[in-house]
Amino acid sequence: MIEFEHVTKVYETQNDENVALEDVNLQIDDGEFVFVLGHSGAGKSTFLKLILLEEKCTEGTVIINGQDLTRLKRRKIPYMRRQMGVVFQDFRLIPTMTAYENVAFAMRVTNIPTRQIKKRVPYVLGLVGLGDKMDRLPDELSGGEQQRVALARALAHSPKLIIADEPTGNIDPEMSFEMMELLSAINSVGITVVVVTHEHELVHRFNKRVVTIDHGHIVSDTAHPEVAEAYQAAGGVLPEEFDYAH
Ligand SMILES: Nc1ncnc2c1ncn2[C@@H]1O[C@H](COP(=O)(O)OP(=O)(O)OP(=O)(O)O)[C@@H](O)[C@H]1O
Repeated sequence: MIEFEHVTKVYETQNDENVALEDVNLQIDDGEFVFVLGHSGAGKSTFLKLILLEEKCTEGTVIINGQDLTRLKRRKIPYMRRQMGVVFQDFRLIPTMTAYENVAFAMRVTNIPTRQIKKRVPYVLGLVGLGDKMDRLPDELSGGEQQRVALARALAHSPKLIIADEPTGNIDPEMSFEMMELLSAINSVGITVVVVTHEHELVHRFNKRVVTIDHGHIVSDTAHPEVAEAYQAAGGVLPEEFDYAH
């Protein structure tokens, strides 16, 4: 479970302070599929960075699986991170390694026995439909296929949570739809999925929970994509008849 309690994140720069998130309260239960929607600069990446322990909040608490991240001992950070699988916007594949090696490498650095790696890598690459392209280098794969390698790598450690940051940024709409179907299938076996995006179109095609962030605030949190759409139609200002989450 992911819990944000009165979370504020302020970035201090040389000349000013940027309030990226302000008094955010949110709960994502185990097994949920959640879209986090918002315009550029709304605070989506900051939200993910707090979950991934890449940033610390300025105020409030972030709790993952009962563990308060603000009190987490430094040496426990790698252990926490291993419980989460991340698909980055730019995939972050190693260009000189094949699909197989990219996934195997991520497992090797966490000291997983070779025997287990040899079994697991073909399995996860098969899950994402790349069983026959394991020996290709990233630039011998399409954008959507590279993204699936990134997803296979994220799945390699059997995480309870998959986080996808703007997974549709670098691929065409049909590919992004397929990626969402794949994430949906992964979610259906009980893995929590959080997808950050600014693509209203995509969100509309999947009937999932949508948390909309604007200027560092959660402005809507709903199971119905229509509300998020109304938000967009209103030019980013939620009509009064809609409930504000917090
Ligand atoms: N390291 C940083 N230092 C200072 N300000 C930052 C930093 N990172 C983000 N910000 C600011 O915090 C706010 C939220 O940024 P964030 O990256 O979370 O938005 P986003 O919704 O992910 O945007 P995008 O869709 O463009 O990636 C923005 O005003 C941004 O300029």
